[in-house]
Amino acid sequence: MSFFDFLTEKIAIDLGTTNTLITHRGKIVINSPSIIAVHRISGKIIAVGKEANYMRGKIHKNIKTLYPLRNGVIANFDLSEKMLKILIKKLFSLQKAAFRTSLNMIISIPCGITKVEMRAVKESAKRLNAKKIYLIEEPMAAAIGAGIDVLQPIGNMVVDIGGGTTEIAVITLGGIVSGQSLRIAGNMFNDDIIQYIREQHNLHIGESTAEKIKIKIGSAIEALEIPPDTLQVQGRDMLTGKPKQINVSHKEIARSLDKSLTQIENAVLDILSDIPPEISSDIYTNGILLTGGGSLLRGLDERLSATTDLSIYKGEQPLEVVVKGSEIVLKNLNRYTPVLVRNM
Ligand SMILES: Nc1ncnc2c1ncn2[C@@H]1O[C@H](COP(=O)(O)OP(=O)(O)OP(=O)(O)O)[C@@H](O)[C@H]1O
Repeated sequence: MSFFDFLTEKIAIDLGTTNTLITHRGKIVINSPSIIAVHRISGKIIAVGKEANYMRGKIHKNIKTLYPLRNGVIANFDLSEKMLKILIKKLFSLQKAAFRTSLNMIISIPCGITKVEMRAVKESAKRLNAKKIYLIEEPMAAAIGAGIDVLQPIGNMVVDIGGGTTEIAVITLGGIVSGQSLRIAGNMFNDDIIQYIREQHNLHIGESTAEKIKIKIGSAIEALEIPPDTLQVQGRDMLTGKPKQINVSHKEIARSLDKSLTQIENAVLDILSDIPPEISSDIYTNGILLTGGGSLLRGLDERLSATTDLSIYKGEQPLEVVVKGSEIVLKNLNRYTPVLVRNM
């Protein structure tokens, strides 16, 4: 390690639609919801991350909660920079690493974002004082984070279901042979649940409640081996306007998510039908890596396996694989140069 390397701090950032994770010196130091609470009139930032998340749906007219990212890409650059600035500052104070001459960053991006969007991410990182900025596509980072040796001449398929996007990619020799970024993921699942409860139970529920339902009893199939108990759900009766409570089962949630899950499955099947036969044969042998927060949905592996006739394996800590993979690349740049996004 050179003297300059010693003075350089390296951080990996997974700037996700739902969660932002940042690693430093080999560990995840920041794991924060990608949300910010702002005063409507002064524009002053009131809270970032977990604190802002608690305020979601319960704010008054002078405060608004905002997501700087939508569908995996930055929707509001000013806010996303402010959020990252605060999180990076927090990271260095937590790590007691105030002295640094230069900052190198790797940032994961959805596959298929435009060159303009990529340049905008880099410009944003520059404004955060990053000297060297590397970009990596999320499914590539997820595969590396899950322990796949992506540089080998072996085909691997990754389905990474996040909050804003589902990234589907077939990887070999450090490159993506075929990939797609679908705007159907965890946030859409929440919308599906809200719509189902409204239509079937005449009950209006908020986003946080839908998220709670998804996590507590959410399922991709009706026939679960160990089904969760029915959940009591409170909201506003659409007919009387009064607060009301209903019971919801995992079967209902499976029905509400069916359309979105079918769209994800169709995209997986499209990609499978479009790859060279040698790679198909590898995927037949290796199965599909299912990861991202959305992979935690009960029965999703079973459902995807039934649709594709392939084995599905889930890595550990699916919410962390992207940032872990990015960190591995940043630490071993010589080895992993082929996986970085180039030509911007
Ligand atoms: N137990 C669970 N069951 C179902 N979904 C879950 C569970 N835990 C988390 N999720 C969902 O995972 C999603 C977040 O996943 P992740 O952090 O991988 O996405 P992200 O990186 O923020 O989004 P993106 O990659 O789209 O920008 C959220 O929609 C969240 O509701």
